[in-house]
Amino acid sequence: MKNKFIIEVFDLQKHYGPPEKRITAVSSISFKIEVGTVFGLLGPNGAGKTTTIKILTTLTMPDSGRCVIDGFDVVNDPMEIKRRIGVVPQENNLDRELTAYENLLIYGMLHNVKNLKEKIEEKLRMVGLWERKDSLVSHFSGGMQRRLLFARALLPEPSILFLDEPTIGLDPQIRRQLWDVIRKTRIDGRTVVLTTHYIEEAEALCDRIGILAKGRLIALDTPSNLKKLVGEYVVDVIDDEGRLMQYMFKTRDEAHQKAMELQNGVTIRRSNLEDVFVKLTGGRIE
Ligand SMILES: Nc1ncnc2c1ncn2[C@@H]1O[C@H](COP(=O)(O)OP(=O)(O)OP(=O)(O)O)[C@@H](O)[C@H]1O
Repeated sequence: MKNKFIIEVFDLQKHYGPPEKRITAVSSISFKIEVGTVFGLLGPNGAGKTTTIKILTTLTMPDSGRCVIDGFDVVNDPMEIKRRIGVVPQENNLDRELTAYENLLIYGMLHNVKNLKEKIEEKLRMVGLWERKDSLVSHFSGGMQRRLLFARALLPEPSILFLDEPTIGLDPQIRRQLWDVIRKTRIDGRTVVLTTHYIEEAEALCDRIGILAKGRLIALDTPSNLKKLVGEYVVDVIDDEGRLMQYMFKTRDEAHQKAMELQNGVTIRRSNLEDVFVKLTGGRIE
């Protein structure tokens, strides 16, 4: 029977710098990703998200541990891995002096994509850039350039797509347009792995989320189970010294009971992944 986990990570570790100034970027993390799902790594800047993605996409070597993608080890079989993955990196590495079409044409030729012209049209239509195919990338907005990076990564039809902070720095409306593009990339059973420090992004897109803090995977589950872990209802209240106090409860009735006790300036709301992060680490994501 075919393994339902397309990605398996075992006890992964990565440090940077000399021994006397060692920075731990990833500390003994393990997780598995089911084929055809969207998996998110959520955490603040410096949590180790990019390092994990770089290891999985063969751009950097782990110090120890193992990553297996579709049966191939990232250290021993990087070429097999590269054949199966598409990557949208955090930094924009499009050629700004070429048109959208030319960017895809060159990339497609380098990656030996069959039926290239049809594929380019299909992908540019998918991301809503076909009408702008002959425009220079330097004339594109940030959101359009991100969409072109998606189209480029999808050109060789990878079975896994890696997105490192896919909507970083974009305004909320443009971010939502990109979410629609990401949802479309799931068709044909493609697996998507993304990193983000935006709570709403993780909630909107991911089937399962791993929460990373200081290189450690501190929780891993579906968004709704993660929220159940801390309680689905939150009572927010500002105390006499102006501090925000939060109480988490399993049921609305329990939250209501607390709100009645506290009386003034109280709000009851559903919990979110930020609450989960606060509860588990004492810090905030954004
Ligand atoms: N090339 C490098 N040399 C030294 N330290 C590094 C290097 N790359 C990352 N780090 C450090 O490793 C830790 C994890 O960084 P990483 O970029 O993986 O985190 P991140 O969660 O992706 O954050 P960001 O969203 O800011 O990229 C941080 O402390 C970072 O400063």
